[in-house]
This record gives sequence, structure tokens and C-alpha cells, in this order.
Amino acid sequence: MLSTTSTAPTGVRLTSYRSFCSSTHSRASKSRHAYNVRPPRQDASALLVRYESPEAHPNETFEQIGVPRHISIALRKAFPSVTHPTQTQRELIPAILKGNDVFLKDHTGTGKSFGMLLALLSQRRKAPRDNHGFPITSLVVVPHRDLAYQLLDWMERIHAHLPEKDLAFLVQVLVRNSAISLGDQISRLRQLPPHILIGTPNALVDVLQEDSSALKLPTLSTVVVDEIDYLVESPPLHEDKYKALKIHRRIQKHPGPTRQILDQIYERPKETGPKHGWQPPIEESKQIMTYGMNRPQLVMSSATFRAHSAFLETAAAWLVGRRDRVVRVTGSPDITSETMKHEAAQTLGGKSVRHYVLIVSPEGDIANIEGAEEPCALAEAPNLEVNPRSDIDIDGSTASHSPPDSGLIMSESLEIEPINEFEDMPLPFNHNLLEAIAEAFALDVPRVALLVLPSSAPLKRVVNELRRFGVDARGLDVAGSETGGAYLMDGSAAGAAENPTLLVCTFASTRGLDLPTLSHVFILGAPEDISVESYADLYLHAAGRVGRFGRSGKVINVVEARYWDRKERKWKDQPERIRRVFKRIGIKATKYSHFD
Ligand SMILES: Nc1ncnc2c1ncn2[C@@H]1O[C@H](COP(=O)(O)OP(=O)(O)OP(=O)(O)O)[C@@H](O)[C@H]1O
Repeated sequence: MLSTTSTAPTGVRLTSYRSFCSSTHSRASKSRHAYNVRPPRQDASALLVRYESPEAHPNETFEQIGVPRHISIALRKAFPSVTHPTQTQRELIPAILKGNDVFLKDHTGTGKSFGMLLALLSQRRKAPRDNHGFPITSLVVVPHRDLAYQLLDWMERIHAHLPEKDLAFLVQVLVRNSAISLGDQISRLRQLPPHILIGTPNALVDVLQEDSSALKLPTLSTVVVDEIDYLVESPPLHEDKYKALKIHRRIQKHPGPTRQILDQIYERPKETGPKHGWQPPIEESKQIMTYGMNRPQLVMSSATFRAHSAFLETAAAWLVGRRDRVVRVTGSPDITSETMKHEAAQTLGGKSVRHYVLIVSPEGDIANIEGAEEPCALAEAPNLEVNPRSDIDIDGSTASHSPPDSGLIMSESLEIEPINEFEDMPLPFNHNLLEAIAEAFALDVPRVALLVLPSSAPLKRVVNELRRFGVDARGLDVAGSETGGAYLMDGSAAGAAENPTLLVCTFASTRGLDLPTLSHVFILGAPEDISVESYADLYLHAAGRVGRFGRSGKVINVVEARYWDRKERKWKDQPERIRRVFKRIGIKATKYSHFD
């Protein structure tokens, strides 16, 4: 029970914000509603409190949670399968519409981004201001251009059923490398400021540097940062104090683009802290006097959002003066006990996802990781249904398309051209890994799969090599290519493709992506230069591309066998690293039936 309870004007309970930060990694088993309230203190965490959202009713409609009627009608027409809000959306949409600041954390594929967009779409547009034209109501910061275009695609589909004529008046995307020059993007923003602007951090910084008034920051009502833990860098959670301090100093000296944007929007005072680098807490009342309270609401979201103290030091300055507006939304219960951890693992990226680990020897032999469980044992578990949207069976044994006899389809037969210009780029991993992926792909994938590479891997070279093995591999580009947009479509009507596609990307560009036709995620290698905790987060995001909204899927890790690295003079043990990640997340490897 709460030790102290205060009542906010709206009649909901306020609890200490500190509990949110610790709940994600505290060993103590706490109930979701049993947080201690601390007396207000002059440190960052004391500036932040949260509301308990009222109990939601599972059958509530979008209209009942605040989405205007004409938008919910358009939503039903554009997305017939989206009939009721998810638990996350039930909490999130009213919170945004009430003007609260929001910390949002829930599993991948629970409708966080979709819910945020719906809420922004439901907000009223302010009237034009004198000579300044319409204000931009909401700014959405996303980590990469594919996600920006995916959100645009969702908006476009809803817009098709709305009375507003001009899509650009409703929503625009601001990304680098688009076909439009920076100057043209700025003049478009000036002539036709959108209700919702979706941008990548670098593109937004480009505009701010070129013409800081084009984004109309002072009149923004809402700022959303999707994938906050990726976009706003802070020292790793389990780093030792000295290293964490060093990292923190470096970040303060060279803030990344998202921090720069948020600091500018919220007029964060310059870092004037003492020599050791931490910024001293500034009295809230002084900050309110200097910077005012009337700043846009801030919504921050990620499936792996862990707001620890260093992050909160920063966030507190963005949220100053609004201690009674911060809402914490989790949708699903917190993962605070072993049972809940297990449940979360079951629902990782959906209820019917299986995880496989294939180990490739220097000679190219492929074997399952030791201890992998037989698929039939897992099939007895509840919730492992056959994917209703494609015709693959979850254990791969009854895939309805016939795999080629040899396992590999040769490039001549499919006329897939390798792109020879990338031949000279070195591969920082054993070439046999790609052959193993090509083989598993040919045996198992009905339509579309994703291959996730470590960030150091040469993407174009990998695409090239896979094409040599006969795989229709392409760099992931949902907006840039002619066919890219098709991957955003619902694949329920389509069966197996004659020539399945493998979309290749890196860990960073998988975040937030929703490709309904996707059935398999291949992950190449096990990153060695990051902690197991960070690797587990990467894994959750990559694996979470399948199994969304009850669909089934497979995550196939392909790693090198343990070997002695002569250059670095140490053993590299990728199977052991992946074992540790599985243990941390609470998942078990399934045996991939095509190999020993
Ligand atoms: N209420 C709903 N009912 C049915 N489907 C929904 C609903 N809301 C969203 N979806 C669908 O669920 C999919 C995932 O949504 P979304 O990308 O918003 O999830 P997310 O929680 O943001 O995932 P991630 O953490 O990976 O970014 C989308 O295809 C979307 O159309």
C-alpha cells in the first residue's frame, strides 16, 4: 500500500516517480500499485511523479477513450482488424489527450507507436497565429527513416477516409537523403506546416541549424520521442560508477542530436556543473521562473525503456514545473518477479515465437546449440498456434511451399544478379555464416524474412554475397524502393511467394518496424563489444519484429563456433554469449529440425 497519498486536482493518486526507475531492475518483488512515496526532494527524481491510471475496461472502444468519432470511423475503414484499443492504448491515449507527460514502456508489438499516432491525430489543431500561419502541433522523433515512412504510411491510410483534403497539411516526414533538398524541405514546412511532423534526429538538427524558426518549436503542443533509450544516450545501467561518470561527461560535452533538439525545445540551461561533470540540481521554482511552465508535453517510449538516475537528471530539466503531469504507462504488468519474467518471455514479440541458435564451424558445418529443445515438446505448450497470416507451421516441418531438393536455389535459376561492385569490402565474420543463412532461408521462408546484421557489417557486401547464393536479398528500404512499401501491407491474403525476399538491415534500423508479412528474423553473430544487458535489449527489439499481435514467427540466430582469435589473443565464444542472453531474457532455444 502507499505510505503517503496525495490527491491531484483530477482526483487520481500521485506516487513517487523514483519507483518507476527502480521497478524495472529492482530485485524486490513489488506489486504494480505498491510504491513508496518519498517526500519531495531537490533532486531530479523528486521532480517527477506519476498518476495511477484508472482501471480500464477491456471492451472500451476508441471513441470511449477520447478518439473523435470521425477518426475512429476512418480507423475502422483503414484498419479493419484494429477494432479495440490494446491495454497500452487504453492508458496512453487518454493520458496524451489530457496533456500529461508520458513515460511509456511495454513489450514490442503492443501498439505503442500506433496508439501515439492515434492520440496525436485526435488532438485539436490550434488556429493560425497572426502572420505566422498554422503552428505545428506535434513533433515525433524516430530513430530511422524506415520507421518515419512506416508511420506516414499508417497516417496516409487513415487520412484516405478523412474529410481533410491535403495529406501534407496533416502529416509530413523529415528525413535525410530524401529526394527533396534541405532548402525545399524548409520552404515546404514554411508554406504548409503540418499538424504532425515526423522526423529523424539528424534531419531535424539539419533544419534547426539552417533555419531554426522553420520547425516552430515555441508553438509545439506535443513532442514524442519513440525509442527513447536508443535516441537519448545515457551511461549503461550496470556500468561501474567511475566509467558511468566518464560516459556521462562525454555525453554532456557532445550531446547527440535528440538531446540537442530536446534541450532546445525545453530551453535546458547550459551545463554549468562543477568540475566532476554532473549538473547540480537547480531549484525547480527558479527554473519555472526562468523558463516558464508552458512548454510542450513530452511523450517518451520504448519496449526497453529503463529510466535510471543519469537519464532522469536530464529528463528532469525537460519536465521541470510539471511534476503533476507525468504519467507512467506500462500496459502489461511490470517484470518484477520470476513468474512474470517467464510470462514476458512467453509473450516476447508475441505468443508464438520460437528462438533457434545455429552454430557454424570454420569448415561450414551447421549444428543446433547444445540443449536446444525438440519442437514437438514446445508444441504442447499453450499459445503456440499456426500463423494465421501465412501458411508456415511454427516448427517449420510442414511449410506449405516445397523447399528445393538441394536446400539452396542457385542464382541462375532465379536470375538474381549479384552486385559486383561491393566484392572488395572485407567481411568481419566467417563467410560460412551467410551460406548457413541462405540455406535456412531457402528451406523455411515462405515470403519475407529479415536479416539483422551487427552495425559494423558491410550491408551491401552481405546483400551481394547472399545473392550469389541465390537469395533475393535487398537492403531494407520501405520507402526508397519501388517495392518497399509492399512490405508494410497486411499479408493475410497472400500465400507463399515464388521467390521469397530477405530484407537486410542492422540492429539500429529494426527498431519499431512493423512488417506484417514477416515470418522469420535471422540474426547474424552475437555482438561482442557490448554488455549482455545491452545485447539482450538489442535482441528484444530485433526478435520483436515477428509475433506481433498474435502472429507466429521464428528468430534464427546464426553464430560462429567458439574459436581462438589470434589478433585479439582471446577466445571468442558466441554460443556462450547467446546462452547468457537467453538466460537473461528467460527464453529457451528450440531445435531447428533441418539440422542436427
Ligand atoms: N488496437 C489494435 N488492435 C489490433 N492491431 C493493432 C492495434 N494497435 C496497433 N495494432 C497493430 O499492431 C502492430 C504493432 O503496432 P506498433 O508498431 O504500434 O507496436 P509497438 O508497441 O510500437 O512495437 P515496437 O515496440 O516494436 O515499436 C501494427 O501492425 C498495428 O497496425
